[in-house]
Amino acid sequence: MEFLDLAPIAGVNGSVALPGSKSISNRTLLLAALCQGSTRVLGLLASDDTERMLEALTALGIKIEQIGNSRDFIVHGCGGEFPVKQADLFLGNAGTAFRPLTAALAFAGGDYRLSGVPRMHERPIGDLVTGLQQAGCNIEYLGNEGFPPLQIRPGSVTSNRIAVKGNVSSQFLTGLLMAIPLTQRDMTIDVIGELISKPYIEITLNLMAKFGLKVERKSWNEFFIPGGQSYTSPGEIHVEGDASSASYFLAAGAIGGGVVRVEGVGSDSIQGDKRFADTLAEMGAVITWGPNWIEAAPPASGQLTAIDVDLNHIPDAAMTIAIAALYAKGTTTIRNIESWRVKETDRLSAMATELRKVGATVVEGQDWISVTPPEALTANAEIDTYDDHRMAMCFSLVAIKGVPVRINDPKCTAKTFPTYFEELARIAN
Ligand SMILES: O=C(O)C1=C[C@@H](OP(=O)(O)O)[C@@H](O)[C@H](O)C1
Ligand SMILES: C=C(OP(=O)(O)O)C(=O)O
Repeated sequence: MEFLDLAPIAGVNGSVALPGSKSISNRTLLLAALCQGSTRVLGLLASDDTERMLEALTALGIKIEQIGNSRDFIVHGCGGEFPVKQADLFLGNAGTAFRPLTAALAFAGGDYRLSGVPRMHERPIGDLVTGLQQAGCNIEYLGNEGFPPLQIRPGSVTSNRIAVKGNVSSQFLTGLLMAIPLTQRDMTIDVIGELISKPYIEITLNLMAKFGLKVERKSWNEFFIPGGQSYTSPGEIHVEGDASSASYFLAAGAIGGGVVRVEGVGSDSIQGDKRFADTLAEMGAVITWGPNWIEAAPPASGQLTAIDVDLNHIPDAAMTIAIAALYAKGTTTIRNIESWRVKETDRLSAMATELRKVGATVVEGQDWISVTPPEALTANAEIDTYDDHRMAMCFSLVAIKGVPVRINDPKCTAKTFPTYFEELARIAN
């Protein structure tokens, strides 16, 4: 097993130009592929998840040109009809590729097989598939019922209503919203139960609007998409920096004794994870906002304060709060995060196990975790990362304030942030 030994970081200072947002990159690629006309996508994230989406769209017959060696691309849209009607797509562990493509291909009138890494085959998709099947789509499970891999065949949509459960992943609703215009029908989506991770739906609606699509959100449980609409190219889309990736550097600023600025995400961002900065501020960090940047510095008192907080709206950046808790006075409790159990790994269990290795007292519930820091963090803990990029990035922060730590399989950050450790080194001193 490869590992990375992080030497103690005495302090942090400086500025990080964030890589593009994963959520915006993969949505934009799909919408640009489906629309009429060509779209210049600027600042696309370079990562495993975006590579899987690029490969899949290319296999579906979409022409995508990279401009030189830049992260700017021209996507030639297919006007709502994928040219290739038969394909076998490998989507890795990219939820933002797997769920939306399942919905789009269910309406595409072709034969498609969708698979991923073994963990993707343990991540639920049943609520989305059931919704699509009830609407007339033809989808079969090739392994365990409720999970990928999937076989999609031509179906015929006969209904004007589609129901989807909202409490396991918001990506099911995102997939439906983006795909339904392909049916050309008036469609109401009923979201059954509480919808989690709501800000990701706002990203979806925002980007659909940029591609000319009208959606009426009647409530978080009912959406209406008028029929007869098609996506039109906005000409150019600039991908913002990734707000979840920003969380590690902002946390570093809040605990590390200097000022850290992230560039690419600020008060103008459409990403819900920008609100991570508000949570850090509640813990006492000094946060300064610009339209396109955020800065974090430690509290005037020198120490963060524990909080008891519902972080359902920022499930990814919430992991970074569990690490910030190591530097806070008191017990921090993070609530309403059951979705952690069905992501890259069971993040509640993984987080609890690894936090204990650095000396924290941790209590884990079905949908919450509480973290009480030790007097002093344990040096030289060997952190397992469970093929979860966020576990690796989170635990790198243990090195701040002088505690050496070993990160096993550091390259797993490639899912969303292949150059993470280089960027961390640039602000460390
Ligand atoms: O739609 C998106 O871009 C995402 C939604 C969230 O998933 P859930 O809705 O499953 O919580 C988040 O965890 C994921 O990293 C990205
Ligand atoms: C949950 C995540 O990814 P995915 O898009 O695969 O759901 C994540 O990036 O933390």
